[in-house]
Amino acid sequence: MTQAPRYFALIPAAGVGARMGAASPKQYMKIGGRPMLRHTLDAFLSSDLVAHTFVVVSPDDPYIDAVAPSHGVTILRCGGDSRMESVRNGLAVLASTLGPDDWVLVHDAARPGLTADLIEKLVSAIGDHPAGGLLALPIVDTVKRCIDGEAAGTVPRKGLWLAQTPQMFRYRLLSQALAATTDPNAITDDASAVEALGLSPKLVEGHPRNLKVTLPEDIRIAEMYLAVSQPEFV
Ligand SMILES: Nc1ccn([C@@H]2O[C@H](COP(=O)(O)OP(=O)(O)OP(=O)(O)O)[C@@H](O)[C@H]2O)c(=O)n1
Ligand SMILES: C[C@](O)(CO)[C@H](O)COP(=O)(O)O
Repeated sequence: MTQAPRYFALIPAAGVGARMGAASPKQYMKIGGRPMLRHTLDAFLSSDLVAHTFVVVSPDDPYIDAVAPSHGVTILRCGGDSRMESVRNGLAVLASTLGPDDWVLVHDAARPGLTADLIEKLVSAIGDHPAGGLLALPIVDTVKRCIDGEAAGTVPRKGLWLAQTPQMFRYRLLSQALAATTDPNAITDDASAVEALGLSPKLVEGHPRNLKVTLPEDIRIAEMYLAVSQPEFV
């Protein structure tokens, strides 16, 4: 008898938010009155598909205990110097908890606009795809290459997508892909590590509300999306 697939969330939340330039790491900044990371965790807690959520923070993180709910979330204090190392360390800690065929949905703490509907859309579109997949958005603007503040060329946008998260892979594949990565700073998302193995993760159209909060001006945009509880895209 085949077992039903199990889905786990892994949220890297060990960044410092240098581009946000705030006094504390951006994942703890308030958005609509609540810490950004709490919105992110709640998206997974509200999904019936997700068996459990793990959040990776820095070993000396002083904020997480006040933010994570007491049920449904396990805190892993094993964050690394880059996003990739934080994910890799989290996967290593989970080696005896997850099976090789379990699915891991890696999602940035800094994307608080995720919804249970988007999680379901991703999981159902990926199905049993051997290379896993990710939410992403097709580029709609004209793309320029910038050199010294001037347009040095126009890059055809056909076929270009912006990667979002969650990015979901079976535990064994993602672990193998990240173990094979030698330069942690060269890999800015999980899918690139899988692509480097010669595989092609599936792209599933996400939504602008799932933006990554990176710069100060992103806070207001995220607040606007979070004020809309039932988006129109499903
Ligand atoms: N060493 C790191 C760096 C990043 N992240 C996480 O990876 C996600 C995406 O990274 P990004 O938006 O770049 O966050 P920061 O690294 O915090 O931001 P910045 O690059 O501006 O410093 C975030 O949830 C961040 O907390 C992490 O877990 N460990
Ligand atoms: C994974 C990611 O969200 C995909 O867009 C993104 O690459 C992570 O942020 P970073 O600034 O590149 O670390």
